[in-house]
Amino acid sequence: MKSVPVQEAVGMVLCHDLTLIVPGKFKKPLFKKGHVVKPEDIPSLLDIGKEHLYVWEMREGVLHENEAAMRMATAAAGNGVTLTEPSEGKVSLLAAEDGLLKINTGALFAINEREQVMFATLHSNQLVKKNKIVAGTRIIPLVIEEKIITGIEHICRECFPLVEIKPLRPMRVGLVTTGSEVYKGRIQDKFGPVVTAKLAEWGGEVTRRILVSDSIDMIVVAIKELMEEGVDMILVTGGMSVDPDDVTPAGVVAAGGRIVSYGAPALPGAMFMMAYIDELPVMGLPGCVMYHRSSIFDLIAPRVLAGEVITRRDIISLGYGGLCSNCRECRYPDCGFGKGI
Ligand SMILES: Nc1nc2c(c(=O)[nH]1)N[C@H]1C(S)=C(S)[C@@H](COP(=O)(O)OP(=O)(O)OC[C@H]3O[C@@H](n4cnc5c(N)ncnc54)[C@H](O)[C@@H]3O)O[C@H]1N2
Ligand code: MOO
Repeated sequence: MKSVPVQEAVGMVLCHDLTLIVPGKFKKPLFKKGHVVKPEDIPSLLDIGKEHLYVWEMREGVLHENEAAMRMATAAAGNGVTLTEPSEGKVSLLAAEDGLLKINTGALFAINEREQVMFATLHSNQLVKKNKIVAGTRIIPLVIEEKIITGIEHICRECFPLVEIKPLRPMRVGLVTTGSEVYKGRIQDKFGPVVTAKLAEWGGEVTRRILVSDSIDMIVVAIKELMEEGVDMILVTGGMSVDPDDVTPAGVVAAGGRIVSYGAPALPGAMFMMAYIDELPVMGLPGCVMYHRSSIFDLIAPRVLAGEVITRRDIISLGYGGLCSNCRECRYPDCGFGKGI
């Protein structure tokens, strides 16, 4: 920072706001910190009594905050992400469409380990609507050595993309509703409508629903029928816990299911099962998915719809942040539920 006569400040960066006061009318910043002085600014600066200014001199190898932020945001943004113009040194990253937000948290950590820069995001793996601000970045000083930004760009290239919005695929979903009480008509199916409505909100469609009793054989036949119809995902509801009549996991295995995880560190969702029959995702949904506004189903199903293959590690990672607070009014995804490591 140095003090220069205003006439010599053209092309340099203001180090602080310069305020214009018209008594009884207004007080506002005439030029903001970070403004690059232009020739036409000189008369206005002299009008508010500024013959000298504190400025940063721009030189080779040094970037202005706006340019630095733009370069970091551009390097970080993957598919489905747009950028705002820099405003007071900050660039925001926006969802260009509805979809699943993905953040490379390891790369984010590496970026923020560097001095003089910051990059903040929403949590990964949540659904976001078009135009939602999902991240923001800026440098801390007004100007920065270009090599620091080159370093950030390098991290982003190595781990690309840092920020991405994955679109959800309009999957056809087959539903197997287990339970003798539903099968025999003692009670009405309340589970089907819940998952059907959620899937519809995410662009999926339940194309076939099959009611079965608590029978491994019936579950196998139903799953095979759905596979022949060529569904993209199968959900099996109920029968997920410890009663003798809870045979859903055994039924999925008997149908050829490879279990990724039976049990998940999420509440609601402990008795959840993730499995695959070849490439076909099959989820066992415990009772809690039916009666809780948000549950493990909201954490995992959008990722499957986004085309991700769920691993055991994905399930294990849910433990930290996997406890729903059961708020009177559910604000999910704007809460800690599912925002684990
Ligand atoms: N002793 C234990 N009891 C329970 C455990 C446990 O570990 N030990 N786990 C609890 C948890 S957590 C959950 S979640 C539920 C698991 O439920 P299931 O998936 O096994 O569900 P069901 O036993 O089949 O049914 C429970 C309840 O929900 C009703 N139900 C089921 N499907 C439908 C449907 N399609 N429509 C309407 N109602 C349905 C069913 O009639 C039962 O009332 O278990 C806890 N208990
Ligand atoms: O498995 Mo239960 O699925 O937590 O409520």
